[in-house]
Amino acid sequence: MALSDIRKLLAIAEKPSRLVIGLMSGTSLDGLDIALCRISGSGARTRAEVLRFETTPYPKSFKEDVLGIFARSQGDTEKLTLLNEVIGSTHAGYILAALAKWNVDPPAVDCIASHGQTIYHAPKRLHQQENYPNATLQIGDGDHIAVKTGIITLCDFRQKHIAAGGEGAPLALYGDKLLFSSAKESRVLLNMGGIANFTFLPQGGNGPVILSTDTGPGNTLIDAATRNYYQQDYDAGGRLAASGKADEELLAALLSHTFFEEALPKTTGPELFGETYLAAALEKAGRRSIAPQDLLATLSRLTAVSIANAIKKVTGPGAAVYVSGGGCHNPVVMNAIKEALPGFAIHNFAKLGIDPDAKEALLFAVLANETLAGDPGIDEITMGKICLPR
Ligand SMILES: Nc1ncnc2c1ncn2[C@@H]1O[C@H](COP(=O)(O)OP(=O)(O)OP(=O)(O)O)[C@@H](O)[C@H]1O
Ligand SMILES: CC(=O)N[C@H]1[C@@H]2OC[C@@H](O2)[C@@H](O)[C@@H]1O[C@H](C)C(=O)O
Repeated sequence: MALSDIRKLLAIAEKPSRLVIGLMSGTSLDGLDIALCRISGSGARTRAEVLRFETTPYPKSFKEDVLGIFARSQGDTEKLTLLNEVIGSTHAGYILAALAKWNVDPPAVDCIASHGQTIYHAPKRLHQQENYPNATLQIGDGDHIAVKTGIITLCDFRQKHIAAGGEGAPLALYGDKLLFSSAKESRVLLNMGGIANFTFLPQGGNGPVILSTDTGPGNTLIDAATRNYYQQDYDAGGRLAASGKADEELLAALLSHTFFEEALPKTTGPELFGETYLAAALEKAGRRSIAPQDLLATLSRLTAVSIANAIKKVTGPGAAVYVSGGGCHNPVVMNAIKEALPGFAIHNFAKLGIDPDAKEALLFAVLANETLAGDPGIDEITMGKICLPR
């Protein structure tokens, strides 16, 4: 790193506030979430605002390309290598287009926080190979983003978490705690993307019980079934599920997977909650065939019930649940969550002043802010690798 780069990083760190682009491309593979954020301070004094947000949808061919190597235990290493570059360059193009649309000059942006695309998530609980540790892989290298946009880019946030003993996820814990802790109420911050996860923030902020965990499927199985039976990307408005009836025996078989019994916190992905898992449950429930709309109704209930069961393990009624992620637009899932959590107040994340679709991208912007300007305490770590534009 040249001395001038070190000076530039220092100057960014010492600013009272920073303009940070947070990027998230999640397990749903619907598109790239781009959040332009103004972040001031750091640590407990962090303040963040989403100034602009958009999801740039992936073209069908791009999505199919990535699906070819996504969440597969065996596959095409050449394609993996090619897509590492392609995803980085594609994301850079989307960022430049968004900035042009928003009339923001790229040099005005202090840094980009890029999650990349998770290709495979392999906590030990999933791979169960004695001599291998927790592992996870996000591709779309940050150097391509930095060079093509001219903006310092932080990427690959999950490796440090694993190096420090974690599973590489959920990282939501850190930003959630800094931005959304409340002295007035206990909060559950639920995100329903492809996979669902939540952070529990007990009233009053810190405490040993604060945790962030995956709960199992969010939209991933619903999306896969909708693609399979209806050739659509997702069950818009939950309309297909609403036309069916949940199958209780299949639901019980789906919920009997040992993942749901394991202690919290834990992480998972579409590697587990995919075709094989569904086929095993259909077999167990004796369903050789099922009407597609009934399958969707059952999978929507599975999402809701598995989320509710996990939330009830950490907190009782009275906690306020704030929901973000694409699943909050599915009324069938949302109503099933309300039904499964009587006594809980369920809100859209917008009630906390943040667009529910922008929340995860904002969280990565906050992680980058901590890495550049934070002051990690003894037990805390900074995450993300710094990629320079030249
Ligand atoms: N109007 C809608 N009706 C029903 N479902 C919707 C709607 N809009 C979005 N979704 C669901 O939300 C999904 C996208 O959610 P999101 O972008 O939060 O996921 P992600 O960030 O890719 O996943 P993860 O958080 O697991 O990484 C879509 O694939 C779809 O299932
Ligand atoms: C390995 C990986 O990409 N995990 C994602 C995924 O999507 C939701 C859930 O599974 C969560 O654990 C995580 O993302 C969020 C942003 C997190 O780390 O908090």
